[in-house]
Amino acid sequence: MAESEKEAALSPKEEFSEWYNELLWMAEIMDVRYPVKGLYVWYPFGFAIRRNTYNIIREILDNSGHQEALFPLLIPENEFMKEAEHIKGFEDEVYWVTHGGRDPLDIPLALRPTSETAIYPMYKMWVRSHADFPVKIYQIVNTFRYETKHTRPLIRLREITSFKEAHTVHATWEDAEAQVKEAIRLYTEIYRRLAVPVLRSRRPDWDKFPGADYTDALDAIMPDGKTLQIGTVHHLGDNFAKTFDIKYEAPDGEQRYAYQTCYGISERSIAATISIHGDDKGLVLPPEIAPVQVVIIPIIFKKGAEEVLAACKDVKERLTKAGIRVEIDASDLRPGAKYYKWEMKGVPLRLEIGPRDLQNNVAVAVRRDTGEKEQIPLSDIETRVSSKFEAIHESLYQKAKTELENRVFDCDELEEVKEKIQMGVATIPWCGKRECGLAMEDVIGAGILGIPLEQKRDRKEKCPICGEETETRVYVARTY
Ligand SMILES: Nc1ncnc2c1ncn2[C@@H]1O[C@H](COS(=O)(=O)NC(=O)[C@@H](N)CS)[C@@H](O)[C@H]1O
Ligand SMILES: [Zn+2]
Repeated sequence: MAESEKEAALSPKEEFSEWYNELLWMAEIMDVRYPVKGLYVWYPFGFAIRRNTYNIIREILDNSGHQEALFPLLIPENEFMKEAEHIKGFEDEVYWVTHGGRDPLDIPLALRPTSETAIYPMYKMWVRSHADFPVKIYQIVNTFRYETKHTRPLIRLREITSFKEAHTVHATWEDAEAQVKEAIRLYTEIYRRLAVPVLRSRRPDWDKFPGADYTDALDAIMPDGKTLQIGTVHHLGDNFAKTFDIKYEAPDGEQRYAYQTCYGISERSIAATISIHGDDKGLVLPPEIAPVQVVIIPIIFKKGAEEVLAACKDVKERLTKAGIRVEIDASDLRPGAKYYKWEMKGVPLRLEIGPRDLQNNVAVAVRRDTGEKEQIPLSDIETRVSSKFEAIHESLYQKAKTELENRVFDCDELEEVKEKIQMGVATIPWCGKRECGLAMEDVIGAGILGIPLEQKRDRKEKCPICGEETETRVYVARTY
């Protein structure tokens, strides 16, 4: 795109939907013009954000005993159709390959919507004894879901391009339960690294993953008050083990069915990060995932231009050696246009260096998140820039955490819930009975999100539908 095209003003963030769509284009993250609904193109800049984000995900999974593998995309119909609940949940969403060239295939092949039915026939062959446990394998692949609801880039795609799915196997239901808790902890850590605070809850039974015993989920509160499900962890019991005959020899020599979990994160992780931290000038990226972490702007006058450019190059070399991703913008754009461009791309730190700064042996550091300016000595630029990154990350997280806490409203009446979910998430007592939950959803016109995993069960309240005493409150929210 020509530079001039991009000077068009970005909508204010209050108009979140327009702001979000324009930003994906103006910051060169995704091109939505691909001629298939629900499929989008990663621009190089967006792809670099994806790479940095998934490096964090890989680091946290690899450092917690997971191994990365890769399974085929195409799943034979007979395997896909084995687990009844799973089929019910996915049959309306799965794409089928029916031909090879002009020849019709004798067995239609599903494009994986998720990979249980590709992986578990292999697990059946791999798992032999309790000594093989825990199996903790994940893959990062594209998956395909024929979503009928409104598709949106990074949020609801038909080709989920960045689907990280982990599939674990254990000896007992309790071991699998412990793995679910570990996965929730790891997901919370991943989002901490993205400076994204999360709500953690157990989905109501009617909203759990097809074929699971239960589903725990992480949700972000988006700027428009709707929640985005940005990670899910499922306890699969021995449901799939029975379907796919995954058995192991127990210490007492018995053959037993295994217990399993699976958990997934997609590019929604990037949607949440962009949406929560961005502002009216564009992206605000946590330093760890920013493709460009520092942009150096030489302040050039006729006099002393060479010295300034030389100094900028020296600073770039030193920062690069320190492992920092840095650019110099020595283009002939006027300074204001440069600031506009790099602020749009969410570069966490701008360094301005002019002749006067050289005399004082300093650079002017400008933070993207707060706009705060500070002179920093060129002598220890590496350490000062790195500590700025930590300050920026911490400030982004604390700001987002306060924002989330201000958007959770404890309500006592259903009418109040209807009003509060326009701004964020409401909590309301619930006896836990299905009919009351569904009745509540009808009255409110929005779904029960889940029962908070950290629930303060310290007082008895009344279910607003049946009046039964309960210690449980439940999250209610409009969702993506
Ligand atoms: N159409 C979609 N576009 C983008 N992300 C999606 C889409 N559908 C689901 N996701 C994300 O993928 C995560 C995992 O999907 S899931 O259906 O809940 N769970 C599974 O598929 C399990 N096999 C665990 S990997 C969800 O929490 C959600 O964040
Ligand atoms: Zn009730």
